[in-house]
Amino acid sequence: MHRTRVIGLMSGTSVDGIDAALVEISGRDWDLQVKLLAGETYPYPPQLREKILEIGAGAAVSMAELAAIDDAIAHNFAQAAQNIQVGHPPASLIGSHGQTVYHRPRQNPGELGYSCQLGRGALIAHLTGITTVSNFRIGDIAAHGHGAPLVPRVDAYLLSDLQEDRCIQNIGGIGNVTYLPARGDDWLSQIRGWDTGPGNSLLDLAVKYFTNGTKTYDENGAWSASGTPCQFLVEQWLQQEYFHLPPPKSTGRELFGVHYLNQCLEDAQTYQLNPADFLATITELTAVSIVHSYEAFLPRRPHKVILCGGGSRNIYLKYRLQLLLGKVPVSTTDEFSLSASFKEAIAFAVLAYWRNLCIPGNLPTVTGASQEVLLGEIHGNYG
Ligand SMILES: Nc1ncnc2c1ncn2[C@@H]1O[C@H](COP(=O)(O)OP(=O)(O)OP(=O)(O)O)[C@@H](O)[C@H]1O
Ligand SMILES: CC(=O)N[C@H]1[C@@H]2OC[C@@H](O2)[C@@H](O)[C@@H]1O[C@H](C)C(=O)O
Repeated sequence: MHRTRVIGLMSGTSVDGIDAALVEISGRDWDLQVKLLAGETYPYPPQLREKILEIGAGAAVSMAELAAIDDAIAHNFAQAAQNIQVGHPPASLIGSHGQTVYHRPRQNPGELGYSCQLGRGALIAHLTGITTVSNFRIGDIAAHGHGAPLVPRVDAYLLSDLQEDRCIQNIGGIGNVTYLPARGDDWLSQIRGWDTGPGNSLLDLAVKYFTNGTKTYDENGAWSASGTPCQFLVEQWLQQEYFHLPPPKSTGRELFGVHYLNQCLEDAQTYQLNPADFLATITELTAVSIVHSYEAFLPRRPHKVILCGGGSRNIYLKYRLQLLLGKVPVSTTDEFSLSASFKEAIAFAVLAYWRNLCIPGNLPTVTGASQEVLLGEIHGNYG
């Protein structure tokens, strides 16, 4: 069987670094097979990371500065692509998600949303000499979709089951779920997916705040685990309009970012929480918002919840999720032969591979698009 070596590159809303996955892909849909040859996270240079976070939080930049940042990101992505191939035969294709710096989902079905990913594919192709597919979200947005989440169609072919209904829950900066009913008739149209709300974005910001920037996340959730969640606050925060919106829906740091955290810190003053209690409460918001959204928007409880993304390594968050889900077992995609840390990067490799084969990448029932479309712009290498 013909196998294509593809590199998937992804930096998500946590802005923690570039996830690179070198994969071998074969097949099209039911026969789709993906083998991870190498996976690595390459941290951004700290100054570039701060700049990205500033822009994402609404800082003003000139067009000249924006162009320079766009290219700096592309340089880092290209370097990640070069590094991940060392010791392996070269790849023939790159799928680069880029770095999201702004996401404004459509408010009404008649409008077009806006989503901006920096790290232009043309420069990645030029620097690596490898054809690069980038700007994946624009095609779905043009078809009146949210442009996110896009991973569900890949989840469908790699993680669905004949008997079980499964939720694949990514916990990155933002959380997003893919609901995969057991495979049957008209199955693709029954898949659902949406952004559940904050993943680690608020927790990371809170850790940064309490440590004066010396730490960027709560490793294994150890600090949060030493506190007690304040359920009154969680109840209060759950009133937020986003949690009650029916899918299709998507969100980003524009909502669950610095301003949101500042409001949470202000609300917490009433309860005089110490840092550990505050972190436990923020973690609880992530866990409860995920489980509430299943209860509100899924046709039935899944048989399994399978985690991926950096948050799947937060032991305390996983424990709280398991507690809330009761008998529904919580595991990670690692246990299903798909790396929990690199699943998103792998997914963008698959989306690039599909683009090359003219196979649509979006799921209209997830993004709200009017139709299936080809995702991504192809940038050749012109020497
Ligand atoms: N060992 C760990 N313990 C606790 N949290 C962790 C651990 N490792 C990673 N994380 C969390 O995962 C985050 C990174 O996750 P990931 O790379 O999946 O996010 P992302 O891809 O940037 O976001 P998104 O999926 O929203 O685009 C870190 O910012 C951190 O909060
Ligand atoms: C605009 C944007 O970058 N959205 C990301 C983000 O990170 C998680 C969640 O919000 C998800 O909808 C999406 O990413 C994944 C990779 C997706 O498109 O499936």
